[in-house]
Amino acid sequence: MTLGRLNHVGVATPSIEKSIETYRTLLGATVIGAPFDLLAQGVKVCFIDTPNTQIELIEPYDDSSPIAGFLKKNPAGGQHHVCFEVPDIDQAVADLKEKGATVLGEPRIGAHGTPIVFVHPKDFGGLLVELMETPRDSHHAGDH
Ligand SMILES: CC[C@@H](C(=O)O)C(=O)SCCNC(=O)CCNC(=O)[C@H](O)C(C)(C)COP(=O)(O)OP(=O)(O)OC[C@H]1O[C@@H](n2cnc3c(N)ncnc32)[C@H](O)[C@@H]1OP(=O)(O)O
Ligand SMILES: [Co+2]
Repeated sequence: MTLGRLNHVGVATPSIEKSIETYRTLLGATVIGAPFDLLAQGVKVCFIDTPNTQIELIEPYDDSSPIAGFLKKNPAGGQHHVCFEVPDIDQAVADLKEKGATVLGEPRIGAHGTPIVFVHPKDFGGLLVELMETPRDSHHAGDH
């Protein structure tokens, strides 16, 4: 397992549009593009930019969304997951399973177009961890 950069912090919200307005008004934040549906993950999604990472706003697409239960427990929304990049998702999954972690399902394509997978919060003291394979054309501030 090679742990990469923090790609994003996932924030569940009952309304992406209202959350965007809040980030714009209170923080002067830059919103990347427009919200879009990601049916494979059961969410609507939109990214807020920051110099060193992104905030991923996620709203349930419908009642079968994996975040529907979280929003029932937290109706105003809240921090939902953190996402770290890894160079090879299959290798990361194999490594985690060997170490006894509970990997949730198989890798699927995420919002950045590369495979993602989740590790159960019970393995990280109550924090839901997402791993995403680093995009091949990825360039970041500080890269050389
Ligand atoms: C935008 C696309 C993509 C990307 O490219 O970045 C995404 O990020 S999609 C994000 C949404 N998708 C997912 O979260 C998929 C993985 N999640 C799951 O499989 C489930 O949400 C879950 C983590 C297994 C929880 O299932 P759920 O049915 O909602 O809840 P339970 O009642 O079974 O919860 C068990 C236990 O876990 C606690 N919990 C639930 N969600 C979280 C969370 N986000 N962070 C921390 N803890 C969480 C829940 O409170 C229960 O705790 P106990 O009551 O103590 O058992
Ligand atoms: Co995410």
